[in-house]
Amino acid sequence: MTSGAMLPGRLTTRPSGRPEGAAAVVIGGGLAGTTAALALADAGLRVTLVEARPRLGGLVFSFRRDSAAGELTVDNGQHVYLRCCTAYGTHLGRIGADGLVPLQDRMDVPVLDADGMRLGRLRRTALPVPLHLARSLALYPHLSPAERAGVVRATLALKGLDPADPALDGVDFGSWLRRHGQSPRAVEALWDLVGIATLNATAGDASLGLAAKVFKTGLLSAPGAADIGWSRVPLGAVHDTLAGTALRKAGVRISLRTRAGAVSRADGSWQVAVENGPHGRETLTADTVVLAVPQREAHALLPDGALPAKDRLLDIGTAPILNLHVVYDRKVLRRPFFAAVGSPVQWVFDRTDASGLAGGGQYLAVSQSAAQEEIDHPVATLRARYLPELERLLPAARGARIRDFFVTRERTATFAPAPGVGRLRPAARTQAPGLFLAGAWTATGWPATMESAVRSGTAAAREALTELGFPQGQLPQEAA
Ligand SMILES: Cc1cc2nc3c(=O)[nH]c(=O)nc-3n(C[C@H](O)[C@H](O)[C@H](O)COP(=O)(O)OP(=O)(O)OC[C@H]3O[C@@H](n4cnc5c(N)ncnc54)[C@H](O)[C@@H]3O)c2cc1C
Repeated sequence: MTSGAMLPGRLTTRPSGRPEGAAAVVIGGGLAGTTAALALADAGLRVTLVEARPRLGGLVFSFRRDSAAGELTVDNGQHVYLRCCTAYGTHLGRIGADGLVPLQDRMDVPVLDADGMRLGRLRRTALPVPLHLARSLALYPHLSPAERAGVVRATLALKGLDPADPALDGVDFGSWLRRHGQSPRAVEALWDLVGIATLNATAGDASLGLAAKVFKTGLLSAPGAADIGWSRVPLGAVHDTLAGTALRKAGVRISLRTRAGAVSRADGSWQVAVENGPHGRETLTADTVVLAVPQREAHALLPDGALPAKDRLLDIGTAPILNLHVVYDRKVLRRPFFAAVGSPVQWVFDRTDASGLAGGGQYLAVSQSAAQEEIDHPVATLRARYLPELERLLPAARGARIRDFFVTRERTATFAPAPGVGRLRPAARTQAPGLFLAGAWTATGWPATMESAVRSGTAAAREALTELGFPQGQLPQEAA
């Protein structure tokens, strides 16, 4: 079926000078798109959100699995955030998810060394920065006293860096750490422990600018900045169900299973050609379009001339994340999560309650970032490698029966935070009036996180509303 323009896209101007009745189409229902759509609808625009998949949330989603262990609700991958992710925190409040994704009272990360079976804690105190970590570092058993002193010196050097300095973008973090006296052990047991999970790259593969952003913001901006939060319910309950409810309440028309195929300009409006299986094709007309899709899709949809060097988007690489899901017949882990060193295992989370596991036992999700080497390994190979590792780390797992083992693979989980990526990331505003970009991969200054996605959605909405003539005071607030 082909229908004509659905949205008249007529602008009228109030005596206040604020236009109302403008129509916006947001393409992509991930966190960037849902944030942008909410902000535009809150400002009074008539918003249509089109999403190719049958659900909202993009890379943050859950699915049902009928398994040997019964029916489970599974997240595609463990997602955590930090207290310094203020935009994401605000977004959770806006969609009514307060309390479902709580933060620790105080950062406390158990770090288990598989070789010596020693438990360390990265735990902050209430002291001001940087003393809040001093005690924890002084007692951290996975580094020698000399390595700990070296970490302090490197941290002070990091403090002096400006993450937005373009010169840092071209340098890799690993070389910088080496130049600042960090041993391979210090890189493994501290810098990469945090960096791989937040950047989705090892230090050697990460831009110094992005690494400086992560470590300065997380560890040096405020004592509580690195307090960790994660969802106690399935991700889909937050970023699909609750986000959908908030969008509908705000008046957003949501079109799921609807793929945008082309964006073009005609008769002073934007035309978005969309295809929705059973309903066929239609063309949406809008004053404002936000492309909140991954960089490759954005490249395909952007009309010529909208970006000065559109092909540079194709140079932004991607990086995979692998999650191994293990259901034991008994409780093998007492803590909600831990990180490991001296083992291929990176971070392990207890997902028992959120998954709805019935019949006893415990469900652990093993989250493996920067998983280029293993992302395509067969399940049997991963099982043979990781189950013994978990037994090494968790003595209680040694006699346990495995009720279920499965794998989720996200091959393009994030953009690759490689040196030089900063100059490839475009801002929200394009050269085409009324056409804006959003997505974790755009120029937010943050690595590919939920925080970056939400910030990008807000930035795109701010730019769009500014262009439509909304006064500064009525724009969505940027996060601090
Ligand atoms: C396994 C995994 C673990 C992660 N862990 C963390 C973590 O712990 N903490 C953290 O902060 N971040 C984490 N991330 C990263 C985070 O999930 C992403 O950075 C963020 O969700 C990206 O949001 P987005 O809206 O920019 O993009 P996406 O989520 O990719 O959304 C883009 C949407 O556009 C849709 N789309 C594409 N093309 C079209 C089209 N032509 N028409 C219509 N719709 C289209 C897609 O279907 C998709 O829904 C993780 C990611 C993965 C995969």
